[in-house]
Amino acid sequence: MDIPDEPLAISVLTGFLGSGKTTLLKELLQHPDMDETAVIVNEFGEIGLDHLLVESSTEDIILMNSGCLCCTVRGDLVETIRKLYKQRLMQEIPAFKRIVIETTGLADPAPILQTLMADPFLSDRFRLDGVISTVDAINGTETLNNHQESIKQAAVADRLLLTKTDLSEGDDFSNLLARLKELNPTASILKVAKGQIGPAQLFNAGLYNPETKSLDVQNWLKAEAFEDSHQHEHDDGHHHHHDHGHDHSHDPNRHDDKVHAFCLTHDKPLDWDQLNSWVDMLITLYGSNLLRIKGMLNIEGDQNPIVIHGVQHVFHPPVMLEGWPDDDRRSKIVFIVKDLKQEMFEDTFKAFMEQNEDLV
Ligand SMILES: Nc1nc2c(ncn2[C@@H]2O[C@H](COP(=O)(O)OP(=O)(O)OP(=O)(O)O)[C@@H](O)[C@H]2O)c(=O)[nH]1
Repeated sequence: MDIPDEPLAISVLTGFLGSGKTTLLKELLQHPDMDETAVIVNEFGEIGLDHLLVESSTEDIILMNSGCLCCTVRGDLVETIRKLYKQRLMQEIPAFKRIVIETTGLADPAPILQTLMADPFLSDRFRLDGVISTVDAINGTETLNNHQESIKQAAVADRLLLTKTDLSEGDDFSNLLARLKELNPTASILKVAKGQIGPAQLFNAGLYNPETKSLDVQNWLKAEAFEDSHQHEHDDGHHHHHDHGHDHSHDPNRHDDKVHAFCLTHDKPLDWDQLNSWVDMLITLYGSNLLRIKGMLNIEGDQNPIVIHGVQHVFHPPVMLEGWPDDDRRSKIVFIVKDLKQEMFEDTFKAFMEQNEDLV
């Protein structure tokens, strides 16, 4: 048996219909660094990978010329991953180190992420490395205007790939970029033409990467993306009240007016139980509107930071890093939410954290 000595990475590749997922995957699979990857393609995908096929296929698993495995989900995604894991264990298939799941263009990625994080078998053996979303540089704006799913796909991403940049230029493009940055300030935005991008730029988005330790968490959290507005609120004297409802939108039909990203920071170490009660309350009352939560926390009594990570109702088991990535010891929690106001988070956070102070 070949038992992996560390959790295997899972990356989710999402993006609206025709936004270039298959093109990207086809190019990626030519890359030698993809040889330890298993790709799972959603059953509704019209991916034609046959021409990449070299070796024989056993049942629905195909070994491709890059050395990468590919299979199609016929039933349950979790079952498919378990099966791949067991076959890897029994050395029936190559010892892959990463799984890439390509979702259908119409999929809401949140339930997929939830499923991956909630399943005890998977959460012990795999780590969710990151979500890669493709956004079409030409049709992106229209898609975001008309399809709520595409907003979610962009909002939960760790890497946003602006595809078809060979066909698009000028204003449309910069407006789309600005919109994506607003929707999801923590994601890296990468421009791609015809699927040309190296695996190194896409993977190890880092919920927790054992190889590079905490460095990736810093990138992943990117609290500094919010720092400007945060400083602004407190430093400009007259402390004007921000309307987090994005008053600069002009089109009343914009779905992304409902989606907001913000970062809460806290200077003092947090009480773990109080924090948990707060998060439990948020999940119970607002679970389905919590598109994504990522945090690096300074917990009372712990020297090292604790990383938390959630999608809607489900939280990944907290992970303790081996050290702080820099001198900043503040707790930071990034929220990407739908139809919820930042004030509610600030107010309830304060209320929960102050809960027991009277008793001391
Ligand atoms: N010029 C150009 N065309 C692209 C690029 N990326 C994708 N395309 C084309 O756009 C069309 C859709 O691309 P796909 O890769 O099939 O998109 P997809 O996201 O897999 O689509 P679904 O499977 O329907 O969700 C195809 O005709 C591609 O050739 C690009 O960067 N430049």
